[in-house]
Amino acid sequence: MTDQSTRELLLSRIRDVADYPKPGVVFKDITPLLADPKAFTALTEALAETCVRHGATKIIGLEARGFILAAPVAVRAGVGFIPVRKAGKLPGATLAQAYELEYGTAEIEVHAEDLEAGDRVLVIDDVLATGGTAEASLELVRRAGADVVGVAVLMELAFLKGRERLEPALHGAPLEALITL
Ligand SMILES: O=P(O)(O)OC[C@H]1O[C@H](OP(=O)(O)OP(=O)(O)O)[C@H](O)[C@@H]1O
Ligand SMILES: Nc1ncnc2[nH]cnc12
Repeated sequence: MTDQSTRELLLSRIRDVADYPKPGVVFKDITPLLADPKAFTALTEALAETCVRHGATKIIGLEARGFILAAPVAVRAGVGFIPVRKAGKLPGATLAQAYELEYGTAEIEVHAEDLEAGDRVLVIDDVLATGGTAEASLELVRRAGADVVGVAVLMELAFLKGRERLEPALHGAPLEALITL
């Protein structure tokens, strides 16, 4: 589990940007964290520990910021990395799911052949805001016949109630946030 000093280090490297990408939104910018090797390594280690603890066999990363976190975690944990991309970017046969987020609407896709029954999937992303992206990713995993062992995020924006929205789609699997704001 992540200790308080690690959480404080991670939090200290997240920058608030007011009114981005539109008025009223406080954007949580993780680029300072990524640029600090101590913080990025601590984050990767914490998420890899989550992966191992839940016995995940595959990690899904959500484009684009989720990729940055999920890929090194998959390498560290020794499991496969599956990209879930914004619609229109994957060349093979896909499963697609539309969703709404804090500042717009979107559609995500996964290669259908990347997931199968028996897979134990951990979904990783940087931010849980309204929960729409994570909810759509869980739909994709289940439609592919795989099992969800959890959702792990760097930060949860609790005031947007993403946890409540995600709850039914989790089917009892845990949602773990290193930082709750
Ligand atoms: O809980 P939600 O309301 O769905 O919001 C969270 C999602 O929003 C952000 O991604 P975004 O779609 O902005 O794309 P990006 O990673 O390409 O910047 C973030 O990285 C999460 O994936
Ligand atoms: N406020 C926010 N900051 C960063 N990423 C986000 N994704 C959705 N809402 C966000």
